[in-house]
Amino acid sequence: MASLAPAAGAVYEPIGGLLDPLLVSADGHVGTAKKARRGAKGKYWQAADKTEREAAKESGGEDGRALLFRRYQVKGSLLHPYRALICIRLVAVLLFFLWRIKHNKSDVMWFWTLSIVGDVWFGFSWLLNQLPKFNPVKTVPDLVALKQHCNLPDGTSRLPGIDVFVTTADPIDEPILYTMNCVLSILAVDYPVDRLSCYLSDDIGTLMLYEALVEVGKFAPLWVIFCRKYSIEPRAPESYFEQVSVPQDGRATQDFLNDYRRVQLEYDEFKVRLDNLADSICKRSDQYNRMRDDERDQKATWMTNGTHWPGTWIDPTENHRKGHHAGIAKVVLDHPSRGQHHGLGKNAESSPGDSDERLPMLVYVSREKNPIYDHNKKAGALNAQLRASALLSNGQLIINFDCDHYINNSQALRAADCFMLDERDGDNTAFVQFPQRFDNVDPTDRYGNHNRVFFDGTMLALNGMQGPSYLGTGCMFRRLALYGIAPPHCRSDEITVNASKFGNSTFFLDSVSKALKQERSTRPPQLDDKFFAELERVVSCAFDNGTDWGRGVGYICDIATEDIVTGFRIHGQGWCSMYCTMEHAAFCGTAPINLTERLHQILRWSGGSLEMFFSHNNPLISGKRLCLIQRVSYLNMTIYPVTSIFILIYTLSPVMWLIPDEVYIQRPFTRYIEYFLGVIVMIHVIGWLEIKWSGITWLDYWRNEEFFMIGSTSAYPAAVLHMTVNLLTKKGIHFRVTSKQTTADNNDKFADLYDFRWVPMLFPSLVVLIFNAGAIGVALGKTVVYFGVWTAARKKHAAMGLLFNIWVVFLLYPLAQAIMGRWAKRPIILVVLLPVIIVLFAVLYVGLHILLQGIIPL
Ligand SMILES: O=c1ccn([C@@H]2O[C@H](COP(=O)(O)OP(=O)(O)O[C@H]3O[C@H](CO)[C@@H](O)[C@H](O)[C@H]3O)[C@@H](O)[C@H]2O)c(=O)[nH]1
Ligand SMILES: [Mn+2]
Repeated sequence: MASLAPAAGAVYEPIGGLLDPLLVSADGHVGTAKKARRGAKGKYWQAADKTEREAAKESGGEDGRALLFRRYQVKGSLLHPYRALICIRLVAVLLFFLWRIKHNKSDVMWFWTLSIVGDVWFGFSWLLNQLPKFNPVKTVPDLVALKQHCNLPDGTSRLPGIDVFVTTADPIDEPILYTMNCVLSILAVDYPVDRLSCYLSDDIGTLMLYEALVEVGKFAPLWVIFCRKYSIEPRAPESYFEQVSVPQDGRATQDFLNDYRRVQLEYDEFKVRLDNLADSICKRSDQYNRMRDDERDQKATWMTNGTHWPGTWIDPTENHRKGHHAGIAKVVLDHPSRGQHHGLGKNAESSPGDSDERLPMLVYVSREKNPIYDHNKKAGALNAQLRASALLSNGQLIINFDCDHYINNSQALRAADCFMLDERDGDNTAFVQFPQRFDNVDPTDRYGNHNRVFFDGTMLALNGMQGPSYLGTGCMFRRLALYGIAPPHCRSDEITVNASKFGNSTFFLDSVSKALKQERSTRPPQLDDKFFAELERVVSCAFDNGTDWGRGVGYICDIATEDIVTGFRIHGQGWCSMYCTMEHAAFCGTAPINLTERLHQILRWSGGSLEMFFSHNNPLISGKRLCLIQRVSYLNMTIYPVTSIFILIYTLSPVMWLIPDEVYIQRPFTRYIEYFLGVIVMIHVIGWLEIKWSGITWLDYWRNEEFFMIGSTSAYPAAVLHMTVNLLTKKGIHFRVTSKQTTADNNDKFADLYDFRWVPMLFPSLVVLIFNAGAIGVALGKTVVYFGVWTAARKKHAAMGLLFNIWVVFLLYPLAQAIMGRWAKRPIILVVLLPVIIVLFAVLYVGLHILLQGIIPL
């Protein structure tokens, strides 16, 4: 949803338009006003905080803190059957095991034993996955209450300071335009400018990014004031202009039309300047180098001010190349309290009225790189930002974004505050995670990128326990929690702030002490040489050597999925977390819609999970203050890839179809299949109830199933293999930045979807697809050959066995689509092709049967 300018004459209420409908009703029942639009979303939820609210009302005096969010629980009419079904299935699975062990009869005993192990594992992992979903809770911020609570009579506000981090690591794979849109959306967010600072971490150290940021600094005043003046949504210009075209006459005021055209024009010019950056830097550097030719024959890269760029150079040399360059910290937009003067107002006919023209502080950080140090990828970059920001703004709260995400709802930061400042558990809340939403995904979401089952199901479930896990982006932290300090309810009085823990910088240690006292200096530090020297020191390679950084302090390093482990460390200290759902998505990002790219992503996640299991952050042994169910959930998050090994074995077993005699892994077979089907169907009935409370669609659910099967025959077993090799050879998983670069095809937004790149991990998937399609074919062939010979019982058994193969082929359908590449644009081809292949297998079988009759029994 993008908001247009207010229609002429309309009364505009800035927050009202974005209010989550769930907040609106005062009676405690989930909103009624917009029920129709929301459909089933709110139908199954009811307020779960009535008593808390009443108590708060009674005791709430002048200084009583407000309840700033609402809590909802699934209605009994859905929750009770849901819970009952989980219990029933648990019993059914246990009975099934007992039955199988009692009837230990099979034609292939080793396979029987294996399948028993597999079934026990399936049952166990199902339980790990299901238990944490026993009590889903939805928590919705109350922005109106926050406003009442934080807006002081003198016009100031007591909102906490927020430092926003953006990480980028590759200007090619992560297009600069996206990153700059992310930064612009942050600068334009609705938050007091003197309490907001934005830090961009550039892990390559390229001048291009710094100069792009300078361009942002020039364009931002216009954009931000335009956003504030007309309450524009979303506040990332690229998405805004894509979603909202010039309003037709009569629907907007002339003022707005003028401003819109002007900002759009300026934005286009801004984009051109970004595109030209590489060229202009090149030309400038050539010029300078020519002038200094006699000095050295080095090809330096020059900044506009005529000095060498300390980061990487276009012609890389020692100390100026990727992975080896100095640390850089540059303030692009200074703190607003020191005065900034820009604005639409200056030369424009339209004046921005009385809206604040100032912008938040904007800082460029590129940590030092040196090949002799391990840089710990994203976690290392975030830790450097954490320290640099401590010196510069020391915001009490921190939120980080991947460079391909942007703020989609300008109220989002305030929404997170609602949880941090709430009277109930606010002080013990370490972080507020938002769901991840993506706006580049193909309409049918072929590879389950939206991942709704996870974001709208699993996370709401955890929200009813200790809280959702940290998911890497769109998550607001309490600075103290990141520093490894325990929550107030179990904090000891004496907290030592020493160099051995936090590193040797008096500036930084001071900032920690201040943070502990919740001191907030409104005056920014003096930006002199001494200060900058210190700033560069805290982003140097050696700074965290011998300290607790990356382990007990900051984001956890040494692992491919820093997010889950960092959340785990914090939960383990007794902190809780909150999940913030907003009707109008808080943040938006891009997801890899190319299968290969997507598989690399889940390979990294699943590999990181296994790494976590084999580290000292194993959920079975560490995390002293984790609540039991939360521990179960973390255990599930670390070992789920193992399930794929059994799935792979099962899905490869159609090889049995080639064996001439009747072969059954379990006898009596009919009863076995009945049991088997029973427990499988129950999973999906439970899934159906989950669909209801989580408000997702059947398509979301199905895509999730499909992608789990694809992952289980490719990336997950690859991760298990990788981990096994790791354990033997002690080598970590490589963090390969997910490519956000789309195949440059302007006519087709989803061109990437059809770009099939072969990778070895797809091999088992392909084999499984062929085996199962083949099995169906062979079965058809056998039916033709043996129709008159087979007994009715045997026919029934064959049909039952086939169900499984058909199911597998259905689940792997997106894989077949991927292999088809561009041909998949016409789905009809595949719908015809697949049966044709199956019939070919059948014909082949019959042919071979006739040919080899009497030689080999088929
Ligand atoms: O050395 C590095 C590598 C990566 N990044 C940044 O890390 C972010 C995430 O990388 P990306 O390749 O986009 O990973 P995704 O697979 O899209 O990320 C998901 O998974 C990661 C964990 O594996 C989480 O950290 C992310 O937040 C989550 O969105 C990006 O901003 C990168 O610029 C760095 O800053 N330095
Ligand atoms: Mn990403």
